[in-house]
Order: sequence, then structure tokens, then C-alpha cells
Amino acid sequence: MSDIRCDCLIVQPIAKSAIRMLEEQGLAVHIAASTAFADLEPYLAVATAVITRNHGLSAREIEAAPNLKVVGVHGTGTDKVHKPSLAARGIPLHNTPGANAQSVAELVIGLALACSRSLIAADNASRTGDTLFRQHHRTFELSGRRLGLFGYGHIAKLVAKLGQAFGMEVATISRYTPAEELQRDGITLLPDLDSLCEWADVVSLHGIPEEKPLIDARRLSLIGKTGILINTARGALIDEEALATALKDGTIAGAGLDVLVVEPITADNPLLDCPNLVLTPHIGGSTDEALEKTGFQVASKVLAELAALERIPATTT
Ligand SMILES: NC(=O)c1ccc[n+]([C@@H]2O[C@H](COP(=O)([O-])OP(=O)(O)OC[C@H]3O[C@@H](n4cnc5c(N)ncnc54)[C@H](O)[C@@H]3O)[C@@H](O)[C@H]2O)c1
Ligand SMILES: O=C(O)[C@H](O)COP(=O)(O)O
Repeated sequence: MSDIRCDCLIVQPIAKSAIRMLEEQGLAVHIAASTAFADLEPYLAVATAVITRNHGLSAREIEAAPNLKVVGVHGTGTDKVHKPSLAARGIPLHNTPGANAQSVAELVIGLALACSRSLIAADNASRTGDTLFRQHHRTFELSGRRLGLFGYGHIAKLVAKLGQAFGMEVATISRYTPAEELQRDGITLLPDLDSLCEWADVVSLHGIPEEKPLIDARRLSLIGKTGILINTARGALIDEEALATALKDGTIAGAGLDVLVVEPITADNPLLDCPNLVLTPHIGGSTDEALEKTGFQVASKVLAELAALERIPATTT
């Protein structure tokens, strides 16, 4: 029999303050050495709660956790958690809507500026003393440009505000937002993704992935040769082969991606040698502020669930 004591397994590190919250309620917390199954398995075997981040939790990992009573996702996206396995055992799943939204929204604007001002190439030109760079490199202002948002949830609403502050016109195709809310926010509602891609100078993705990538070769040509594509949502929203071709042949002007189909990036990813592409390694929700808020929210939800199950005293949460 295992002598490991672990009430709550943290699959990927979260804020120290959140870990303290869990420990102060008497939980034995283990932070996994890595997301490899061999590192998780001994702790999954005994844990009552699991907190994970963008790694998610697979069917195999859930099966390896016979005592599991609650799963917390640090972040919004629960797409990598195998929900049928949890549902079959009646295990609740919590996430942290909105906790990292401001940080992601600020990154969207950062990526848009990096593309519109060619910041990566400009940095290189500065380091190499390329005095001709500013003569030969066309860049443009965001002000007066059109920002098209796919989805209008927590993050997109903040991106809209930041875009408007830059003097951008903003439209969305959210199916679920009441027309009065969009009118109040000064957002134009467009009928579909094709219209959004055609209309916008900067297309930013904030929806949930579907079975097929929504941004394919055809929609990239609708975005057009002066257009910029930003994706901080999920890699699966974009056909990466088609995007690599579009960046290389100038079908679109540039792209900024915080998320990829396979993370971390693999050596055979067609995007690796693309021009006018800014990549960040899924850092949207990794500011100090977002980590504090997200950690607090996920720890609170896991503790509330354990208290409801009488695994810890209710008065302490
Ligand atoms: N890069 C990061 O670190 C990071 C951080 C947070 C969230 N995310 C991702 O960003 C995305 C948005 O997150 P959020 O917190 O704003 O989520 P949210 O649930 O608040 O918003 C998602 C919005 O997308 C809309 N939507 C979904 N499918 C749609 C469709 N087919 N057509 C139109 N609208 C659609 C929903 O109605 C909702 O308004 C998610 O995919 C999430 O996983 C990434
Ligand atoms: O869906 C999310 O919120 C993001 O993927 C961020 O997740 P993280 O906690 O791994 O940064």
C-alpha cells in the first residue's frame, strides 16, 4: 500500500497564495514534477482533488484516480479535460471564468501592435544597425482600423474596450449576446465569420474550437493581404498549414499566436519559418495579477466542493 499522502494534486504550478489556501484548510498538496503520467500516477492514486491548467486531465489520468471527488481547471478552457469520464462518476468540474481575461486582452493588443509595427523585425533591425529598415518596412496605426472579434465573452469584451480606446471600430459575430448589449458597447453585429474576416483589418479569435478549424485557406484570403490574425483562444481554431502558406505568400499581412494545435511547438510545425508571425508560449493568463486571481478562484471552488462533500469542515472555507 502507498504511503503517499496527497489530498490535492496540482498538475501544473499555480500561485503560492492559492496553495497556501488549500494547505490552511488541512489539505496535503502535491505539485507534480511534470505532466508525465509517471509523475502524476502515484498522486492520482490517492488524491481527492485535482487542479490542472492547460494540460487538462485525460481519461487515463481520471481512471488512475479512484478517490477523485472534484476537478478544478485553473483557467477558462476545459477542452482538454475528458468530461465523459468525470460525468460517468458524477465528479464536478470547475473553471475560473474571467479571472485571466484582462491579461489575455492586453496580450491581444500587444500581439496586434507587434504585427502592425513589425516589432520582432524592428528589434532585429535595431540590434543589427539596419538603418534602411524604416525606409523599406511598411507599418500602420491601429487607430481607424477595424477590429473583428470571433466570440464576445469575458476576454473579447475587454479587447473591444482596449481596441476602442485605440480608436478602432469593433464588430463581432457572437450568437449569444443580446443586441441591446452590443449596441450599448458600441459593437457592430455581423452575420457570420466570412463577413467578419472580410470586414476586419485585425481578426481576433475568442470562441471555442469546433470539429474543423474555422480559419482555413478560404477565410485567410477573406482576411486579405493587409489583414492581421490574432489567436489567444485555442490552436485548433486555425488550420496551421494554411496559415503558414498564407504568411509566406502574403495572403495575409501577419499573425500573432499565443496558442497552437500542439503545445509546446514541435520541430515540424510549418509556422516555425514564417515571416510576420509573432508567437508566445500560451502566456495569456500568466501575469502576476491573473495568476493570483485564477489561483484564488480555483482554490476557492475546490475547497467549497470538498466542504459540501464534508471532506473538510464547511466553516473553514
Ligand atoms: N491564451 C490563454 O492563456 C487563454 C486564457 C484564457 C482563455 N483562453 C481561451 O480564450 C477563449 C475565450 O475565453 P473567455 O474567457 O473569453 O471565454 P468565455 O466563455 O467568456 O467566452 C467565449 C465566447 O465565445 C462565444 N462562442 C463560442 N463559440 C462560438 C461560435 N461558434 N460563434 C460565435 N461565438 C462563439 C461564446 O458565446 C462566448 O461568448 C477560450 O477558447 C479560452 O479557452 C485562452
Ligand atoms: O483557458 C485558459 O484560461 C487558458 O488556457 C489559460 O490557462 P493556464 O491556467 O494554463 O494559463
